[in-house]
Amino acid sequence: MVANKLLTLVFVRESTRILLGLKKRGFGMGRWNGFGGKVESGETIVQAAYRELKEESGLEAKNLQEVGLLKFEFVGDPQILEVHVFTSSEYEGQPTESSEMKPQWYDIDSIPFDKMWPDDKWWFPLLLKGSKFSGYFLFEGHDDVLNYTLEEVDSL
Ligand SMILES: Cc1cc(-c2ccco2)c2oc(N)nc2c1
Repeated sequence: MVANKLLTLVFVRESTRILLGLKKRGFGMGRWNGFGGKVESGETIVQAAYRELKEESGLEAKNLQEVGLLKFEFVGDPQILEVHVFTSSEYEGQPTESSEMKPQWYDIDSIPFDKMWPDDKWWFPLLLKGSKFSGYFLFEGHDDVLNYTLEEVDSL
């Protein structure tokens, strides 16, 4: 039983728009997503969330709030990805393209789900309305979700 791989995902939110980044290389390349990555040894999940947002977008969040817990399993791979999802509404800096991500603001009414991970269409509406959520998604490859569970929760 391999320990879950811990990852962070941060979405910076304004009243009518949300900051997404186009992944330029590696895992999830070509898809718009929040900013995040691996939790390194010696840092907490929250510290990793702040660090990855700064590294990938240039923004310094001032008020990360954990809003979601997502677990992703791939058929044939024992390593489960445990993604801690955060939002921020207060930040310093300007969105800046990095080697990993090209940032772009999207109106919350026109989220590019067809160019995002396929699970997003299920939990994004919960994130946008300010709910806390917990979900599990079984992937076959990177494009097909075989089954999932998703629930709104009072606390994570
Ligand atoms: C399988 C999977 C992984 C991630 C991920 C990688 C790094 C942080 O999250 C996702 O992100 C989203 N939105 N769906 C995702 C599915």
